[in-house]
Amino acid sequence: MKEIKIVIAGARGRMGSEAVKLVEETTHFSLVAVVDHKHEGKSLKDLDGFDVDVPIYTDIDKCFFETSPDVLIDLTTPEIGKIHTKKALLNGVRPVVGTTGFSEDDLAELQELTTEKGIGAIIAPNFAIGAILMMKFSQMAAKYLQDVEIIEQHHDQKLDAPSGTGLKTAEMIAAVREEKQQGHPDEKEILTGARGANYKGIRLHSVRLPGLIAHQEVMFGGDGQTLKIRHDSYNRASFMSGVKLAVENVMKVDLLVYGLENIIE
Ligand SMILES: NC(=O)C1=CN([C@@H]2O[C@H](COP(=O)(O)OP(=O)(O)OC[C@H]3O[C@@H](n4cnc5c(N)ncnc54)[C@H](OP(=O)(O)O)[C@@H]3O)[C@@H](O)[C@H]2O)C=CC1
Ligand SMILES: O=C(O)C1=N[C@H](C(=O)O)C[C@H](O)C1
Repeated sequence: MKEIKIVIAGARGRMGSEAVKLVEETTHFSLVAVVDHKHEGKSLKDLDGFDVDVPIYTDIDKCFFETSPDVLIDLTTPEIGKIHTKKALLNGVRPVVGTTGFSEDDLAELQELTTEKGIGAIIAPNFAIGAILMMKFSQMAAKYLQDVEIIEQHHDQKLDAPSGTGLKTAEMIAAVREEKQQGHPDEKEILTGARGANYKGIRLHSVRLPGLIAHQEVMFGGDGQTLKIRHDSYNRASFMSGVKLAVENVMKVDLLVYGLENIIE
């Protein structure tokens, strides 16, 4: 298989450090640099917990110019992830973006830029295969049970709410069901937010607690019955087979793919 040259942004983070291991363990992947907002000019091996000798750049344009990567893996923050994705496309580098917290407008803008540049990009709100199946099964169930609420649960260091997965699940369900108001037509929130966020009538509830990693339950209700579709990630390794799949596939497409469900059979 042809070697794929990779830059990782956010390599010191919870996801980024797993991605460094993945790239190092994969024979046809080669880590050429990392992008950070500190440690300019150092090597990654100078930092605690890493033994990989690649340069750290704080200037992403300079990084792309000097290392000519094929792919950027971005695992940073919503604001930075969006900037990095744009810069990757402008530099002819294919982005694989796990960073969540992008708005519909952000996605539309990135879609337009990808089409203009004619290179592949993948934005995957969740890389775990089980989570992709949870979303697909939920979309299937929504054809038969239209009343649904999403309860996503994450660690308390998460910046965005609802989670990218929660939002993507709501989008996938909304694509197959008639928009409807759920609950009693006259219901009143005594405390603001009690009924959760509202995406086209689908309620989304975000739990943030220490001890959690990434969990989601999609709960459907019908006459005298409920259906619960649940996924749990117990560690960040759970996401890495999806990152590998995304890197391999981003080399084969020339458009923006939003969600790994679009590239798994
Ligand atoms: N798609 C998926 O399957 C998954 C997606 N995620 C998403 O991935 C993202 C990262 O999550 P997680 O690893 O938990 O977060 P972390 O906070 O652990 O990691 C983010 C990293 O990005 C670094 N960073 C901040 N600003 C910059 C910058 N300007 N340039 C380069 N690096 C920067 C941070 O550095 P510092 O700490 O110094 O600020 C940190 O090392 C989140 O958006 C999360 O929602 C998470 C899990 C799975
Ligand atoms: O921040 C996280 O941890 C996660 N973020 C993604 C999301 O927002 O859906 C994916 C996963 O749930 C873990």
